[in-house]
Amino acid sequence: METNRLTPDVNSITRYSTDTCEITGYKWEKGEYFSINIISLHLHGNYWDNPEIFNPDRFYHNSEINNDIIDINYTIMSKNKFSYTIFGGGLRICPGRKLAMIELLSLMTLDYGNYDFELSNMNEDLKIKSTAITACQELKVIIKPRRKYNLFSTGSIS
Ligand code: HEM
Repeated sequence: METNRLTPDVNSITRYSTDTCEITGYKWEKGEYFSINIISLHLHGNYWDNPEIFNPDRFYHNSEINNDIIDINYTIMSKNKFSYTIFGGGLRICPGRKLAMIELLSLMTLDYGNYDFELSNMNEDLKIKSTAITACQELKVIIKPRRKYNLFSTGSIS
């Protein structure tokens, strides 16, 4: 979740006004396009303590998130519930968000629990393309099985 805060896959979402409206004191005509800058929300100093720092613990200390880890868009992890918006919000909120979180949790426990992943070259720039969505074009990694420990024997096994 902290990785998704600092480097969200979706950088901005758009909305279109179907009628005149007022947002934060400004009046808008029908037919305006709005672009919501997710990265700015995720890095806003009003909502996050030390926003530039990678700190996964900021999510651990929130009891609401622990109760309902996959319905993240309805939980408050910062000083404003809408400041964490990886899946959008409102009527058009991502319908795949629960599946996505289950996939991410499965990936972490099954893959990272059994294998160590290392970048093959720590000094190489990441090959990333970023427009409305950020995507990694190529990522070379070295994957090694992790050493397993047998809790019932005195020594370690392979
Ligand atoms: C980490 C993974 C994912 C991220 C970060 C993500 C993010 C988003 C975002 C930001 C939106 C726009 C929401 C808005 O405008 O308020 C969206 C829409 C959507 N997502 Fe996802 N998504 C993910 C995974 C998935 C998966 C796994 C599925 C399907 C199985 C999915 C299906 C959709 C669909 C159909 C929409 C359009 C919804 C609409 O316009 O009504 N997404 N997603």
